[in-house]
Amino acid sequence: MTVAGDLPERRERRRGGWVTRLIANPRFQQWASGFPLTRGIARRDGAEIFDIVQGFVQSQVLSAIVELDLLHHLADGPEAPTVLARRAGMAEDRMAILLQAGAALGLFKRRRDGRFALARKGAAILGVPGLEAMIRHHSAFYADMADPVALLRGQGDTELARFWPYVFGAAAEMEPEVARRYSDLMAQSQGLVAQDVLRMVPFRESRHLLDIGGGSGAFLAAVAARYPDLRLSLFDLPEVIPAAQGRLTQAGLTGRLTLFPGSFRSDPLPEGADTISLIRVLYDHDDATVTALLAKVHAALPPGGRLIVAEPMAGGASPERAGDVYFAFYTMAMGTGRARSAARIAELCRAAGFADIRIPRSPRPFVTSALSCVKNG
Ligand SMILES: CC(C)=CCC/C(C)=C/CC/C(C)=C/C=C/C(C)=C/C=C/C=C(C)/C=C/C=C(C)/C=C/C=C(C)/C=C/CC(C)(C)O
Ligand SMILES: C[S@@+](CC[C@H](N)C(=O)[O-])C[C@H]1O[C@@H](n2cnc3c(N)ncnc32)[C@H](O)[C@@H]1O
Repeated sequence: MTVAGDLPERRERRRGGWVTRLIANPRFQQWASGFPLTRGIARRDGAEIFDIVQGFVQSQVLSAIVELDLLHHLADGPEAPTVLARRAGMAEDRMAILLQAGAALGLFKRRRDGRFALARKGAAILGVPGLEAMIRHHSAFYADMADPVALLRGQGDTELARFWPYVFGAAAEMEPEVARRYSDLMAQSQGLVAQDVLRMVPFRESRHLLDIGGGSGAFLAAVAARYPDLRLSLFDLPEVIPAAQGRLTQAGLTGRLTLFPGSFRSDPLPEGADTISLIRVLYDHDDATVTALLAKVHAALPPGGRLIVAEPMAGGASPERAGDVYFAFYTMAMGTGRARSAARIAELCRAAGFADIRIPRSPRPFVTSALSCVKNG
């Protein structure tokens, strides 16, 4: 049917609409779930939808497992629900439910004798530096996600906004002890980030690397270990510098290193480095702050100097689970930043004067993606 004044896009939407209406029809669903050529798709879709529906229960089961230290207890060997229940101060039948849930999630293995052992994925969690601490701090994120519509509407304060005070320029009021705790959480999770950045970005041609927002220096330490001739500089808020000094001194890097306390909002960036890195920095900030920071980075680099940006990124034209679900809502709850796609970061870098933009394929987008670009010579 053609309707006078009908817009082509409206016609296209209606054409697409019949497929949607068919799939949303319970009678079609019943038929498709039995018909040999469609039942595989229907069942798979059903299971995947259910996984989304119960996602929050899965992560809360994981949270209980971490809170009760079950991964560590089972790392010593298989254990019976009775023993673990007594340890956790709960009824045996409740502990059995938790263990069974952990086994269903592939974290534990249920043995014939009724005891539970750690499965491969449960053991792997123990080996990921900082992952348990990250899971523990999710109590704040979980509280913010309790009313997702209120979060989307920007109503009310969020727990995560209080969790990372440095982002809000509250560093001046931050106790050194508190600053150390945040830096530790970031530093622990830096292990995997550094591994993946080093896989994606070669530093062979760099002579001097300045890591801006470098935290307690975990990234610099990892790069330094791989590139022994590289000079190192780190720029971060004054409260964070003592942690960097401690770590990098312990790593024996003082001879190759300069530490710069300061804020990239108000202070000039140090010059002299031919490579600057921004690791998990941009996604904490809004576009205006990022634009100003990239302009400062551009000014601080010599012609031909290189910028490396690494952080979890959104998928842009191809939506991506870690970037567009977890990190998009995480940064929304923090209130100041956003997860950006590599294409958007590239656009901001181009606007700051950078060229030769490269976006390597990330092996683990949930850990980090990366982008490099060059100041025109
Ligand atoms: C030996 C035999 C018999 C068989 C061997 C079989 C075999 C090859 C097994 C391999 C097992 C193995 C080694 C597995 C390894 C698994 C790994 C490395 C898993 C890693 C998982 C990492 C995860 C889940 C990382 C999660 C990271 C998160 C949640 C990060 C969150 C970061 C946040 C919130 C940052 C916030 C910063 C802010 C505030 C936005 O700036
Ligand atoms: C998410 S952490 C990332 C730390 C480290 N690059 C990493 O990946 O582990 C962000 C870092 O940016 C620093 N930062 C935030 N605002 C800053 C500012 N205005 N000037 C300098 N550093 C800042 C924080 O202190 C923190 O160390």
